[in-house]
Amino acid sequence: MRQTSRKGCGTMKIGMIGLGRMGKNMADRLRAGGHQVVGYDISPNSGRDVDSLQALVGALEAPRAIWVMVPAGGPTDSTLDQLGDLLDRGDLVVDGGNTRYTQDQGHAKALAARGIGLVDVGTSNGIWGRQDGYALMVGGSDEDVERIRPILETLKPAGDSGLVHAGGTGAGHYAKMVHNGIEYGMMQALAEGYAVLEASDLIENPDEVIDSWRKGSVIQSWLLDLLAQSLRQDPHLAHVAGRAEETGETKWMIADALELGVPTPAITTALYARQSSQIQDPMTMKVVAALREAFGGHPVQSE
Ligand SMILES: O=C(CO)[C@H](O)[C@H](O)COP(=O)(O)O
Repeated sequence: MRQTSRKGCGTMKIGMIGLGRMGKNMADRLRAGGHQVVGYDISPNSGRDVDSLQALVGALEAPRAIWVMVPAGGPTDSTLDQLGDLLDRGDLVVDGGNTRYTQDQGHAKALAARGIGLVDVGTSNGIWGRQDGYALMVGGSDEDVERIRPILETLKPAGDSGLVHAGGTGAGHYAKMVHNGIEYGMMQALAEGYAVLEASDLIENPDEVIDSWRKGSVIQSWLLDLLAQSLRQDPHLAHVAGRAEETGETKWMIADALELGVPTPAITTALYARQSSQIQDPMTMKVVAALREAFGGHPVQSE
């Protein structure tokens, strides 16, 4: 749709709510880029500049821009509600967290009723973003997005890529949701491939095979580099339990894909693998084992 690539847009003063792993690093990157950032977090040990939302709003001049980087769901809902009460007409809120895109419309409507704008931004690159920049997927009106362009230009990675205005309200979080679905599928493929290499008697050095693919191979990628790095430290990953959490976005993507009639078997399998990893001694497999025993006399393993 709209590709954004303009540079050299000056600096801004902005509020940052949420100074955890993401918000703190983003504030640091913005300050290093010459912006003025006033940081607030509920934790007194966060390195915050002000100790309340009221103080944050008071420290910014109208028309204000405030970036919200708190966990999706309740914490984001509550923060946006409070900002709705505190901010003035013409102010702008940016939700940079992993909010479900279907929630953005409600947030935008409630804020718009008070004359406050909302831009939703999907943000990737985790703990590496401070140094390398964040891929930013942006949703909202052209006018609101333009207002925070200096911030977006500083947060994005150097070069032409890493920033897209994907559409109206919710489009940024929608793009990020799909990004995370792809992330699941890619990680699962790497994981399954490595598990087979490690299980085979023929392969003497599975970690070195992975390492060798980092250059000149079709599957070279940052995730492969990260896997090679982890295996270099611990080829059997003995320090890591074989369980992985999932925090929602891929589940939402699959639900939307089902509605759209778009099959997503690779990504869905990756989600199932993570969910299964969380369940010890699953009831589903108890039932399967019990039925095998019942119809075929196949022995079951006891607890
Ligand atoms: O957005 C991200 C990376 O792109 C976050 O790391 C996200 O939390 C990953 O999702 P999950 O917790 O479900 O693995």
